[in-house]
Amino acid sequence: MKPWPFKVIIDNVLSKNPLPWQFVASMSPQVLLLCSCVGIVLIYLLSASFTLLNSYTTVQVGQRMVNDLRGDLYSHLQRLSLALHGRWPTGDLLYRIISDTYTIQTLSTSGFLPILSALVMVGGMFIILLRLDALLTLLALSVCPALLILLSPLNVRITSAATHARRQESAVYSLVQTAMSSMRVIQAFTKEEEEYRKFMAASQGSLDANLHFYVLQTLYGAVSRVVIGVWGALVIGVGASHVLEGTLTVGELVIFISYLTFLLLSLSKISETWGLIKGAKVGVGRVFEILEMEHALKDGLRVFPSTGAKGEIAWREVCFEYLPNQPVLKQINLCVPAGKKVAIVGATGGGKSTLVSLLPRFYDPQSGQVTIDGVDIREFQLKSLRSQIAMVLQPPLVFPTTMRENIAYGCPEATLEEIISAAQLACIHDFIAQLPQGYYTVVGEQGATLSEGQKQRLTIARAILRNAPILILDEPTSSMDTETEAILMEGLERLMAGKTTFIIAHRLSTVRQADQIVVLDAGEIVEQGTFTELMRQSGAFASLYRAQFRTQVGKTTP
Ligand SMILES: Nc1ncnc2c1ncn2[C@@H]1O[C@H](COP(=O)(O)OP(=O)(O)OP(=O)(O)O)[C@@H](O)[C@H]1O
Repeated sequence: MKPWPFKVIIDNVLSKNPLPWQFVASMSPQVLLLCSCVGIVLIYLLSASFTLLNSYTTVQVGQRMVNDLRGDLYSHLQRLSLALHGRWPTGDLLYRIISDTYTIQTLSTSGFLPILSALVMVGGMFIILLRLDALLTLLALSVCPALLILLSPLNVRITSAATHARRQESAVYSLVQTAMSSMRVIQAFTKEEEEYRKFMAASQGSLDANLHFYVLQTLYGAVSRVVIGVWGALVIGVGASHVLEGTLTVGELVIFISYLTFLLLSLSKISETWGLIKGAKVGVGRVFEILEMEHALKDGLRVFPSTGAKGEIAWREVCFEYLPNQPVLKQINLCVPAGKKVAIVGATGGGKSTLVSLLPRFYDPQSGQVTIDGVDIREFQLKSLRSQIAMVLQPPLVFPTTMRENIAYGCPEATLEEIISAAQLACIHDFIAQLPQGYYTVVGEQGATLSEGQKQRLTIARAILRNAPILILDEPTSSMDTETEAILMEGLERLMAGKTTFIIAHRLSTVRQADQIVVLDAGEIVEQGTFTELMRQSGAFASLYRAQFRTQVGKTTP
C-alpha cells in the first residue's frame, strides 16, 4: 500500500489529472494532497504495528519450536539403546541438544518466513503490475531466476562448509566433555599440556572451518548485491524510457520502483543470510539424524501383575555381540528358578556384566531369548520389565544431589524412615548421619566427595529401597574392606531372601552362600553348580578359588 499515496500525489495532485472515482473526482488538489499525506501516515502506522506483531510472533514461535525439538530429542535419546550411547560421543549429543536444536529458530525467522514474504511479494507484484506494464513486470521478476542460476554453484559449497563447521564445533564439545570427566587422570599423568594442545588444535580447526563458512557467506551476499544492482538499473532504465514514450505515467514508475525496491531488499536480505539458513538447515539435519533413528528396542505390550514377577529366569540359546563378528556371549543356556541366588564368576572380560545386562534389556540378543516366568522379556513393556529389577551397577553412579534424593532415585515417594532403613542395611547410615546436613548433604559432581566404597553403598541402598523381585548386583563390594563387606553381605542376605538374585563377584569368598555358581569364560558357561559341587569337580572354579585363596594367604603371611 505504501507507494499508492505517492502515485496519487504525483499523477493527480501535481499533474492535476482527475482520479477516475466519482466520490474523489470533485476534491480540490489541496484536499487530495492532505488525504494522501494522512494516508501515508496511517499506512506507516499500520505497517509499524504489523512489524511489531510479526517480530513478536516470529520469535515466540521460533522459541517454542526450539523447545519442542529439544524436548523430542531429549526424550528420544533417553529411549535409544545403550549400544548407541556407547558408540556416540557424549559431547556431540550435548552439542546437538543445546546448539543444533537452536537452528530451527534461525531456519524459521531468517529462512522460511522471509522466503514466504518474498514469494507473497512476487505474487502481489505480478498481479498488480502486470496490468500497468507487462514487459517491465517480467523484467523486474526475472531477477529471481537470475539469482538462482548465478548463485547455485556457491550453494553446494556453502552447505558442505556449514556441515564441516558444525562437525568441528561439536568435536570441541566432545573434547571438553571427555577432558572434564577425566581431569583426575589428566592431572595424575601430568598430561595438561598435551590436552591443552589437543584442545587448541580442535578449537583452531573449528575457527578455520567457521571462517571459511563466513567467507563463502560474504561472497554469496556480494554476488547477490551485484545482481540486484544490475537488475535495479535495468528496470529503472526501461521504465523511464516507457515514461518518455508515454506508455507509463511517472506515478506508475514510482510504484514499480517502490515494489521492486521491496522485492530486492527482501531478496538481498535472504541471500545475505543464505549461509546462515544453510548452516541452520545442517543443524536441524543433525537433530533429525538422531530423531529418525529407530528405537532399537521395540516396546512390548504385556505388563507384570501388580504382585510382581515370580522371578523364574532363563537364557535360551542366547548369542550376543556388541560389534559385528565379535561374539561376547555364545549359545548361553541358563535356567534360574524363582527366588534363587546365582553367582556369576569368571575371568575379566568373560561377559558377566553383558549377561545380566540382557535382563533389563539394555541390549537385545542377536539370537535366542531371555524369559521371565516363561515369557520372552521382549513381550513386556520396558517400564514394567525394569520396574521388576533392582540393580547395583558398575561403576557406581551417584547424582550431584542430596544423599536422600540419591537413595530414593528409583523410589521418589519413599519416606525418610524407609530411606534410613535402606541406608542401614547398606551400611552407609552411620556415615550419612555424622555429616552436618545428614541426608540433605549434597554429593559433589560424579560423587567426587565420596569414596568408591561409599558410592557403592549408596547405590546398594538405592537398590534395597527399590524392593524389586529381581536383584542384580554387579560387584557390589569390590571397593570395600573385608570387614565392611562381611557386614554388608549379612544385610544383603536378608534382602536377597525370596528374590531371584544375580551377583557378579571377583572375590570368590562372597559366593559360597549362592544356590548356584555359574562360571563364564570367553562368553561361554564352562561350569555351573553349588560351591561344594564345583570344588569337588576340581575344574575351572576350583582352580580359580584355590589361586585366589593362595594369593590371599600369601598376602597375609609375613
Ligand atoms: N559397550 C560395549 N561395546 C563394545 N564392546 C563391549 C562393550 N561392553 C563390553 N564390551 C566387551 O564385551 C566383553 C565382555 O565384557 P563384560 O563387561 O560383559 O565382561 P565382564 O566379564 O563383566 O568383565 P569384568 O569382570 O572385567 O567386569 C569384553 O571383551 C568387552 O571388551
